[in-house]
Amino acid sequence: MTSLDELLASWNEKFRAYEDGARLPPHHDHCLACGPDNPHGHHLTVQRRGDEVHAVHVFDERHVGAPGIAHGGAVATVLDDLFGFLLYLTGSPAVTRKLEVRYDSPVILGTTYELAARVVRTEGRKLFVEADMSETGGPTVAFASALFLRVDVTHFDQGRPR
Ligand SMILES: CCCCC/C=C\C/C=C\C/C=C\C/C=C\CCCC(=O)SCCNC(=O)CCNC(=O)[C@H](O)C(C)(C)COP(=O)(O)OP(=O)(O)OC[C@H]1O[C@@H](n2cnc3c(N)ncnc32)[C@H](O)[C@@H]1OP(=O)(O)O
Repeated sequence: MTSLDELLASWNEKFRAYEDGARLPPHHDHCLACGPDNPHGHHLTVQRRGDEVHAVHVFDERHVGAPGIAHGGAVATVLDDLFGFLLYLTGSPAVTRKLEVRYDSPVILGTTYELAARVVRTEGRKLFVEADMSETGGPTVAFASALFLRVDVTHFDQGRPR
């Protein structure tokens, strides 16, 4: 797995201008939601679309809650991580301080959903963000709002092995 030092170095390079429509890089290879090398993960792929980030996602049996239905925690994971892609557009690292998810309808395994997230307001270190999820052209099945707080890179030193 990539060391924290390598990750910090690569992270700096990830904060650059991305063209509209560009695919945004995963947070790191083993990120639970977007890491391509995490066998338990969601393998979320995310694009910039204007000031928003978008993803198309299908939950599978690894993320089951009630039979046939995605676990609410899995849905929250994906929505939270999608917010983490807005940071590429805002240009600085931040972490979730508060996350609220509204589950409007069951999220069905094997069904394709579209997700979009946006920054609705910033106040100093605070980023207020929102995201929604639906089948194409359908009603919202889940809606999330969150407060992210900008942090210095030293925040991530707390994850070093003890
Ligand atoms: C450039 C290099 C970056 C290096 C990165 C390298 C590796 C990492 C790689 C990838 C990971 C990075 C990003 C991933 C992105 C997305 C993944 C999804 C997101 C996550 O998975 S992320 C994990 C879960 N997350 C946490 O692990 C946070 C744990 N937590 C803390 O570490 C602290 O909690 C902290 C630092 C967040 C804040 O601590 P703090 O002491 O600095 O700030 P404090 O609490 O004082 O709040 C400040 C102001 O917010 C107001 N405030 C607070 N709560 C409020 C509320 N509920 N409503 C309204 N206002 C509120 C206060 O009232 C005050 O307001 P005011 O300043 O106006 O008084």
